[in-house]
Amino acid sequence: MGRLVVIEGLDGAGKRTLAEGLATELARRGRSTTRLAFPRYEQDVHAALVAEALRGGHGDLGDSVHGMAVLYALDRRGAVESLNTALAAHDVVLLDRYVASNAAYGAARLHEDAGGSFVAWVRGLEIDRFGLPRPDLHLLLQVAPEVAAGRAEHRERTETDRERDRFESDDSLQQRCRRVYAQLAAEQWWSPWLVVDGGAEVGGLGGADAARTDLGALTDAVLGV
Ligand SMILES: Nc1ncnc2c1ncn2[C@@H]1O[C@H](COP(=O)(O)OP(=O)(O)OP(=O)(O)O)[C@@H](O)[C@H]1O
Ligand SMILES: Cc1cn([C@H]2C[C@H](O)[C@@H](COP(=O)(O)O)O2)c(=O)[nH]c1=O
Repeated sequence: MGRLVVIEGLDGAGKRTLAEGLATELARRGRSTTRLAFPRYEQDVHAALVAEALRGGHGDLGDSVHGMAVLYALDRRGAVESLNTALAAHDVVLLDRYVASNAAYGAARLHEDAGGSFVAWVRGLEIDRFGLPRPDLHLLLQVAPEVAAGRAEHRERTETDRERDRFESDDSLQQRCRRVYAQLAAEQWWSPWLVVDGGAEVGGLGGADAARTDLGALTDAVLGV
């Protein structure tokens, strides 16, 4: 059985970039890896509805914290079989966002903390009821919200179809979300968490010796060695 490893963090924190770096390092070590990102916008109708609601579609759907969270959760529920198949076939299944995103963003939207009723509700829905596979490790890519916002802006400028949505443009939400993520990590919510400093510039992930060492240590953690 492969290891299920989740990368979590704010919008624009650099999760996809870290996933690419880890996948490259895992391949260099001869480990088979597959990657998946939630929401699965191109594959699941619930995720497509999420994307539309985040851009103002479907009336007041985007205003409903629980309504949006159910859509994110149904997208993941539809992925359970393929996740289990991937875990049987690969050494590492690397996820860009998972259940903890729902917990962190929903709690932040409701101005709750990780000990509040929203996070407990997400656990009841996705873990107890939908039976989503438990991660072996969460990596929390921690960056200051201003840094994440700057990176999201950079991505908006340099990539097509990456305009920031209503969550990404909400600085105060991102601040609260960072706090809830830190609390989830501190209590090792659902499974082990490792906090990764994502503040270093990207040149590092690809080139500098020091950063390569960090990526090496992170890859060890991903593999559980
Ligand atoms: N360490 C870094 N230093 C500088 N720029 C970075 C770094 N990591 C990522 N970036 C850049 O920041 C932007 C956002 O990165 P990325 O897409 O990896 O973030 P993300 O967390 O996956 O975003 P989202 O959650 O919104 O999909 C991209 O333009 C990327 O090239
Ligand atoms: C998976 C998931 C995501 N969210 C939030 C986090 C982001 O602000 C948006 C979209 O995600 P993306 O990585 O920018 O594509 O949705 C959430 O609230 N709940 C979730 O389960």
